[in-house]
Amino acid sequence: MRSVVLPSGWVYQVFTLGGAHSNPLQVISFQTHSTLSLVICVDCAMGSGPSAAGPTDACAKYRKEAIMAEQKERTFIAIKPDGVQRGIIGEVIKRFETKGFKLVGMKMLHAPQDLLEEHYIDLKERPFFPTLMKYMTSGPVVAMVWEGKGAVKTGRVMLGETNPADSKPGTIRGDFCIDVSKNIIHGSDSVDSANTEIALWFKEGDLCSYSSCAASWLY
Ligand SMILES: O=P(O)(O)OP(=O)(O)OP(=O)(O)OC[C@H]1O[C@@H](n2cnc3c(O)ncnc32)[C@H](O)[C@@H]1O
Ligand SMILES: Nc1ncnc2c1ncn2[C@@H]1O[C@H](COP(=O)(O)OP(=O)(O)O)[C@@H](O)[C@H]1O
Repeated sequence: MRSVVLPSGWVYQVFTLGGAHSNPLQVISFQTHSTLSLVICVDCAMGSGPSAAGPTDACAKYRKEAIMAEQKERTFIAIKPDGVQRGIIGEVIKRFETKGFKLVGMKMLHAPQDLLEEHYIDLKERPFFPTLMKYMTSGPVVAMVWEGKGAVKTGRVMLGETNPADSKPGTIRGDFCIDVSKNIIHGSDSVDSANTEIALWFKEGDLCSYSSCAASWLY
C-alpha cells in the first residue's frame, strides 16, 4: 500500500460511490477547505485489481462527472441600485458572457429590506449597516446567477476589491466607481455563500439548466 503525507490544511476522505455507478467505486478525495482538489479511485491509487490495465471504467466515469460538476459552479452577482441607474448592466453582463460564464438566472427587483438584512447578516453590527440598507433599497437591483468553472473566485477577481480605490483598472469596480458606499456590484465571496445567496434570492425553478454550444470551446 502506498502512503502519502498531506501538506498542512489538507484533509482526505475515503468513501464509496454507488447509485448511478454500475460498479460500487471506492474513492479518496483530497481537499483543502471546501475546494475539491483531487479525487482518485482506490483501485487505481493502490495499484491493485483493474489498475494494472489503467483506470477502471467506473473511475474514469467518476472523474468525468467530477470535471462536469466543476463546470457547474455557480455564483450570485447583483448589480446594485447605482449600477442600474448608471447604465452599467449591459457592461457587467458583457464581461461575464465574454469571459465564458453562462447566465442561468436573472431578475430585476426592488429588493425588500428583510431580504437585504438576511443577505448582509454578517455586517449587521457594522457602523455602515444602516447606510448600506438605505443604499440597497434606493432603487431596483439586477440579481443574476452565473455558472462555470471557478465562477465564484474568478467572479470576485472580475469585480475587484470592496473599496474601488483598491481595485485595479480592468476590474468592474476599478473601472466604473470611486466610493466604497457606491460600489455598483455584489459578488459571492465563497462557494458556500454563493449557495446560500442563490437560495435566498432565487427559487430553484427560476434557474435554467442548459448546455451551451460554447462549452467544448471553453473546456
Ligand atoms: O458583499 P458585497 O456587496 O459584494 O461587498 P464585499 O463583500 O466586497 O464587501 P463587504 O461584505 O465587506 O461589504 C459589503 C458592502 O458594504 C458596503 N460597505 C462595506 N464597507 C463599507 C463602508 O466602510 N462604508 C460604507 N459601505 C461599506 C459596500 O457596499 C460593500 O460592498
Ligand atoms: N466602509 C464601508 N463604507 C460603506 N459601505 C461599505 C463599506 N464597506 C463595505 N460597504 C458596503 O457593503 C457591501 C458589502 O461589504 P462586503 O461584503 O465587506 O464587501 P463586498 O461587497 O466586496 O463583498 C460592499 O459591497 C459595500 O457596498
